[in-house]
Amino acid sequence: MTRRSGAGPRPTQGRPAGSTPDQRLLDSRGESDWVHTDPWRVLKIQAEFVEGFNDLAEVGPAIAVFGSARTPPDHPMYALSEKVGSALADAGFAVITGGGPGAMEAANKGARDAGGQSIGLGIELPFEDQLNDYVTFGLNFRYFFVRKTMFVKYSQGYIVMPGGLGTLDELFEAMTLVQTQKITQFPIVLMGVEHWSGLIDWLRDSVVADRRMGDTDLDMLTLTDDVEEAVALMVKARDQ
Ligand SMILES: C/C(=C\CNc1ncnc2c1ncn2[C@@H]1O[C@H](COP(=O)(O)O)[C@@H](O)[C@H]1O)CO
Repeated sequence: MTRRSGAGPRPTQGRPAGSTPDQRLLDSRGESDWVHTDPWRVLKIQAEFVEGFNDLAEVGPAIAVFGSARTPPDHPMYALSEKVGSALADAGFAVITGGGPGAMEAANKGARDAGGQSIGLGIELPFEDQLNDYVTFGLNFRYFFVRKTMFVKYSQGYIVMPGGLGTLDELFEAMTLVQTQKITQFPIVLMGVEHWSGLIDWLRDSVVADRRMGDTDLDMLTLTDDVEEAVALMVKARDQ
């Protein structure tokens, strides 16, 4: 795992081009060399947990903001995400994102420009290496599952901007953890009514209707376009 305070590229030396440790760990078709080193990888994974816990332990109340890496800076959702980051900082929260471009960058920008803590938990990807320029404290993880633990452990709630697979993964993981009571008092806000309505309708009309989810499971979600409402919910949960 690499760490940085302030902006700039993260080092990429010492790893084969076009692959990451996470990818090699999970790819059972890899060369046998990698298979034989799996037990040793456990130590690297352990180190990543230890470093993450150590570096994030002192972070105060924080909210994670997720959203598409592909939201361009001139998109209304970029502006909304920036507003979310700014309002969270004004309310005294640190903002944690995936440290990437798009909606993550916007939330980091909003938080940093408002004088708040702007944290990026990046992931080493074969095609993307850099934390965005608005991260004031950043960690870069090798392993997705270690990084996901950090989001859950060090944030008090999630605000989810429109996104794709990565965002949906983060959203559904949190929903599963709330449903199974692994995390409690954990507000989840979906920003962007137009983007999320279709998914909510399908969950209610198919998944809940077919009894594959509980009647009240969707109550854990708040759907809104209103930044103040989203942040007020986070403040209420913090004050409780
Ligand atoms: C695809 C591109 C860049 C990818 N870079 C990322 N950096 C950091 N975190 C990322 C990145 N891509 C996905 N994530 C995580 O998933 C969520 C966004 O995924 P989506 O599929 O775009 O919705 C995000 O919250 C991150 O945690 C191109 O530049």
